[in-house]
Amino acid sequence: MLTVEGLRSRYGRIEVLHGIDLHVDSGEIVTVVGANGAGKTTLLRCLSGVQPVTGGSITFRGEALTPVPAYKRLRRGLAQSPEGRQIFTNLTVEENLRLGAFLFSDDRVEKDMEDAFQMFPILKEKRNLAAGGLSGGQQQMLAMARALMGRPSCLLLDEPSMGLAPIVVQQIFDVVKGLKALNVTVLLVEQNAFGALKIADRGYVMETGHITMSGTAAELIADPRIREAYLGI
Ligand SMILES: Nc1ncnc2c1ncn2[C@@H]1O[C@H](COP(=O)(O)OP(=O)(O)OP(=O)(O)O)[C@@H](O)[C@H]1O
Repeated sequence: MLTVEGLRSRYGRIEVLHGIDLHVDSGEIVTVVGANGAGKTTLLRCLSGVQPVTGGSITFRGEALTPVPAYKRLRRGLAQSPEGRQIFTNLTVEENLRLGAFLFSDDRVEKDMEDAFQMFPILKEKRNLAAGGLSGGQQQMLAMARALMGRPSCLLLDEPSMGLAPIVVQQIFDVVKGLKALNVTVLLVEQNAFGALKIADRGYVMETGHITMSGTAAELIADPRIREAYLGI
């Protein structure tokens, strides 16, 4: 569904992605794990189109994605729940969700909203409250739910566990795992390698702008190098 080949990107004169190769097949949950500063966010920003690509290619559902401007990528089925959530704090929960559905004006929007509330019941309770008053975990749920309102076939998730209590992280990861049943393919970028690998089918390890390891999630969890460097086991 998504293929990245030799992807390069830079900030000014400094290259931070040095030729990334990865793929995500339809229906998979694939994670990219790596330390702070490895380039994971830059990779997702290239995929969503807000960061210029200086080399290589991105193919999504058989079409070259690089020439497609960011605002058209959701229409192609690619949605992002960005790092830092970036919800509209002055708008209500429901208004944020409706913005996620800006492409659609059909009756399904109401059903999509009910589905989102079923996924995250706390959002239903708070639907008429300003999103800025939500806790960090609830804001993360809202960012994911808003991205899903765009009916993506592939969801890009940037560090959904960041700064959240373990119990909330588990809740979020459970929902990500459940997206499989909804036919949403997931590319999950995480510093929380163990949590991410536990729900993923496959994973990649990114270090200073390179992919240094890849394999099934089970292989990576069992690998002594990963256990020592990322899992603290
Ligand atoms: N706007 C920017 N201008 C210049 N350099 C940047 C910018 N954003 C990121 N970088 C640098 O690019 C490299 C990769 O950063 P990136 O944010 O993609 O890593 P990351 O793996 O997502 O880390 P984090 O978990 O902190 O988001 C780092 O060295 C970072 O300092």
